[in-house]
Amino acid sequence: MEPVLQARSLVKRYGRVVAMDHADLELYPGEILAVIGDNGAGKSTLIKALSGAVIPDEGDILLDGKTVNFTSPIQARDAGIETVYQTLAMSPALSIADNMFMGRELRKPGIMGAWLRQLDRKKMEEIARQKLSELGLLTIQNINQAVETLSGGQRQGVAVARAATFGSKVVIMDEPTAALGVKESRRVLDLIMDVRARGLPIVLISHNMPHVFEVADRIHIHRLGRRACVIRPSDFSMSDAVAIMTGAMDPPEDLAA
Ligand SMILES: Nc1ncnc2c1ncn2[C@@H]1O[C@H](COP(=O)(O)OP(=O)(O)OP(=O)(O)O)[C@@H](O)[C@H]1O
Repeated sequence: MEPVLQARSLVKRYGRVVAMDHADLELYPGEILAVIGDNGAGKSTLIKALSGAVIPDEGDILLDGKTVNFTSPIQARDAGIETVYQTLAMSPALSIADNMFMGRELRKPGIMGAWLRQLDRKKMEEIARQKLSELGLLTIQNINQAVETLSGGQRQGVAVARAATFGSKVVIMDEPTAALGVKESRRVLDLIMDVRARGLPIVLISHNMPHVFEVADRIHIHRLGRRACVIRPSDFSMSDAVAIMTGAMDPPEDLAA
């Protein structure tokens, strides 16, 4: 099977700091690939390179087997890679529907849209409502509610729904449960599994081992700017994964990258 998204030997230097040191990654169709690593291991830099926010100094990124050279996040987005950042990139005062369509607003059909540039609010609200309900986020009743009035988990839900709506190839999530309580994390984990069930592969960056072990199909362990190995959660314990991550344990020879 060909990876949907692949990084080959990516290098990124910031002065003397090597944030990526020949980093590889493969994401296969329909899977949740967790990326774990110690602070400063280079996870964010790798993910930013995949989502167009960082331009690598060396190496290749392939989407569906074809090399891509993203120079901005918009290009990655247009290619079908949606990223849910830790900061969520939302406008709190705007509504759920406005936030879902931010940057890709729908215009009214015909002259009203093309010439007068009028937005098709009704259509956007309808799609937003449909997407939220498809993902089981019906607790959010009012699509016109300002995002700032939502709980942390609901906001995360809207961000995931947005990514799932527009991501045609890949969804990347950076610490989606970091700021959430137990109940809200549960909902977001369920949501992540729903997105996978709908056929979209996911790259999930997380420090939360129980969450990673619960939802990931494979776990990419990043260390010192590169992939140390990839494990299956069923074959290893959480403490093994942490030991490999910190360097206390060598990655298994047959799995080492
Ligand atoms: N814009 C930048 N300028 C200078 N150094 C940077 C920059 N971005 C990242 N680095 C450095 O590159 C290394 C990798 O950072 P990165 O943020 O990718 O790690 P991380 O694994 O995501 O860490 P964390 O888990 O703490 O978020 C670190 O030493 C960091 O200080």
